[in-house]
Order: sequence, then structure tokens, then C-alpha cells
Amino acid sequence: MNHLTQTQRLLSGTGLAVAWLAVWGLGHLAEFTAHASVWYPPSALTFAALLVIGFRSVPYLFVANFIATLWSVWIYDISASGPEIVAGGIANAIAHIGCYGIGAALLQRIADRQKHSLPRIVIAFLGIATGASMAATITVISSLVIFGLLEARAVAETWLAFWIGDFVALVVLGPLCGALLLKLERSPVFWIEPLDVVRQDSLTGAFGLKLLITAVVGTAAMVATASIGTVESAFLIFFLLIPQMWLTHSESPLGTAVSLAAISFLIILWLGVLDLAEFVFIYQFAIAIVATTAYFGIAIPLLASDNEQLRERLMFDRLTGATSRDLLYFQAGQELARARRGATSCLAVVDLDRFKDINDRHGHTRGDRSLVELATIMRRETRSTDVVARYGGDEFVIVFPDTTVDDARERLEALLDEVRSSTAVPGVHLTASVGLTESVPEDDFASWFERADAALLLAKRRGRDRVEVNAVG
Ligand SMILES: Nc1nc2c(ncn2[C@@H]2O[C@H](COP(=O)(O)OP(=O)(O)OP(=O)(O)O)[C@@H](O)[C@H]2O)c(=O)[nH]1
Repeated sequence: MNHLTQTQRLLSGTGLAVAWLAVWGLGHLAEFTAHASVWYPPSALTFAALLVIGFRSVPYLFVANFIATLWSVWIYDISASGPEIVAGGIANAIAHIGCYGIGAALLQRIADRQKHSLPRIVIAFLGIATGASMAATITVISSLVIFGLLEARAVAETWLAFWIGDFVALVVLGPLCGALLLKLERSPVFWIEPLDVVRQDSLTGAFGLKLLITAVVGTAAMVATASIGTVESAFLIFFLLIPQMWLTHSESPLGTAVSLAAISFLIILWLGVLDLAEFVFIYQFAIAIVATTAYFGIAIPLLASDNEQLRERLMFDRLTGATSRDLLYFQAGQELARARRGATSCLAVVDLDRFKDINDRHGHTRGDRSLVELATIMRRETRSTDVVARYGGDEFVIVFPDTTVDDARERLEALLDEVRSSTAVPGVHLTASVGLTESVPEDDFASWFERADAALLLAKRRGRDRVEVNAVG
């Protein structure tokens, strides 16, 4: 079993190394000058692997890094001695993994403390991405120069592009790599909120459609720049922010990460196809700005869904699903306003009989089930326009809009029949008492409720399991 786990680990580690080399190849394809890519995806994968898998990923990242050094010696036709290449490869790997490892460890610590604040984690991530990519640039370029794999005079024209390429990839692809590794890794060492959480319902449209519109806007902007050819026209790419923010505000964080990765691929593709390399810094800047803005935007659907849950809790009783007291006041107020204009509505107070005994003899769980059963019967026996609210404890209120006392009484008698014959709670024979009254134009909620409550008291005094009416006038 243990052996199998070791083999599986070896296989997944090898998969990581192969994936790393594949994205290194992609980064090389996106190079606009030697050692400088529009974006350098290995920085994102290294950071994500160290964050999610931890130390276990280091040997595989190291091997992949070393092979990449050999690969670039071959690609750039560098004339260095064997020992120089080996030492350079080792130094390069240590520098790259070390810098992103420190960054990942830092983010891990901050995220541990800030579990509930996504915006703070985003700020930490962006700050760490800046520092880690800068440190990786300095240390990797130094090791390349020291071991003769990069000429010292090339440093001035390389370092900035090298840094921006690492930074852009880390920001735009890091979260997607992290999300994918979180899905693949059985025992991740890092965890924040699930990345595919619910989103807002009010914004409609399929994810694919939003992605397509984003791609069309990006493509149109770059085709326009290719035909106009001015620096100013390259800034058209910033219109990407509009569809991207629409997508971010209406999809899960994972959807945003996928979209940002897709957009960055698209931009790099058009950069090559439309021969727009002279504007590369504008496009790198655009990718970074769209990504950072989108990450802050991720908090909005999360907040909206939290808000929705809080509103739900405020409006409905959690145990029985009946309307809450707050919402009852509001809806009863509307009925009373109509009563002032001549309508007649009724209010009933419904209370389980000897509920304290049920709790004492059968326990609170069955007591709770009795409340749920009463609420279920009340909802079943009333119209959708009636309001069934939990007033407190075992006391409920029903508001019957546009209903005479006789009609309300008839329905309440049927409701009590249902309660009496209920067998939903094992061993418990349920009955309830009801006080009923109609509205008068002078009523406020307190006077309306008090009349019904007085009728309820009478129903209890007269032996329970009955409806008593407090008639007006
Ligand atoms: N299981 C359960 N019990 C509750 C809940 N809220 C209040 N209670 C209990 O409900 C009981 C209310 O009893 P009362 O309405 O005062 O009296 P009663 O026993 O129903 O007697 P009568 O109303 O005179 O028939 C108290 O024992 C409360 O502890 C709840 O959410 N769940």
C-alpha cells in the first residue's frame, strides 16, 4: 500500500516536471527577446506547486529547472564548458525555486491568519508576486552571468523584461495553476475558500458566452492596433476590462482564473500572428492590470452571496422556514394600510398546546419536530398570499389578507383538524389553540395582535384545541 503511494507520488511528481517543461516551452515560444517572454508560465507553476504541494514538489521542480537550463543552452547555442553548464543549471534551479518558495511560504502564513478576507489575501499575493519575481530575476540572472550562460552586457536589456514576464505570468496564471493543483492534490498544504463557490444570480449568461465576448473584444482591439499601427491604438486592449469584470462579477473565482489564463494566451497568440512585438510592454501591462482588477472583483460575488444568506436568515425562521418576526411586521403593516382604505384582513395567533410537556417528556428534538410539523400544516392549509410567521417559541401568527372572520375561522378549524390527526412526530399527539380577530382601520400591529392574543388566552382557558374569536364591536 505504502509502496503504491510512493509510486503514485513519483508519477504525479513526474507529471509536474513534464507539465513544468511544457509550460517552459510555451514561455520560450512567447519570447520577444532572448531570455525575456511576454509571460513566463513556469514562475506560476513553481509558485503554485510550492504553495499547494509544498516541499514534496521541490525535487521534481529542481529536475525540470535543470533540464530547462540544458534546453536553453541548446536553443541559444551558448558556448560554455560542461561544469559551467551543470553549476549554472544547479544555481539557476536553486535561485528560481528558492525565491518562489519563500514567496509561497509567506503567502501561506498570511492566508492562515486572514482566512476570511479575500481582498487581504489578494493584496498579499500581488505584493509577494512583485517581490518574489524581482528576487528570482536578480538571483537567476546573476547565476546565469556567473556561470557564463549569459553575457554581462546583456543584463541591462534583459532584467526588466525578465522580471515583468515572471510577474505577469505569476499573477495571471498562478491562481489557475493553484486551483488545478488543489483539485489534483489529495493532501494540499494550503487551502483557502473553495474556488468554485456560488455566484450571483442576477447577472445572466453562460460562462462560454462571456469568454467568447471577452475574446472577441481582445481580438478586435489587437486587429485594430495592427491596422492603425500607433502606440495610442495599442491601449484599445484595456477595453478588455469591461467583459472581464462582467465575467468576474457573475462567475466563480475559478471562472475568473480560467478566463484570465485564456485571455493571456490569446493576447500572446495575436502578438505573434499580428506582429505587434513593438507594443509588448503595453500588452504585458494590460494583462497585469486586467488580472489584478479581476482578483479584487472576485470578492464582490462572494460578498453578494454572503449577503443573500444573511437576508434569508433575517427574513425566515431557520427551524421552521416560517416568515420571521421582522418580515411579519412589514407585511402586516402593509395589510393594515389596506385596512385603512376599507379592506378587511384577519390575524390569528396559533400556539401549540402543552408544548413544555412535549419538550419535557419527549425531548427537544421531538419538540422541534412538532414545531416544524405545525408550520408545515399551516403552510399547506393557507393560501400563498397568507403570511405564516413564527412569532417566538411555539407561537405563530397567520395574516389572512382580504378575508372575513367567518372564512378565516373555517380555515383555522380545518387546520386544527389536520394538527389533531398528525402522526408526523412519533409518540406525540399534537393539538393547538388559536385566537382570531379581524382588522379595523384604527389598528396598528400591537392593537391587532393584542386582540388575537386575548382570544388565544380564552381558547387556552376554555380547554385548548379550539379557535376563539375576538370580534370587533
Ligand atoms: N423544542 C423547542 N422548544 C422551544 C423552542 N422555543 C421555545 N420552546 C419551549 O416552548 C415552551 C413554551 O411553552 P408555553 O407556550 O409557555 O406553554 P405550553 O407548555 O405550550 O402550554 P400552553 O401554551 O398553555 O398550552 C417552553 O418550554 C420553551 O422552552 C424551540 O425552538 N424548540
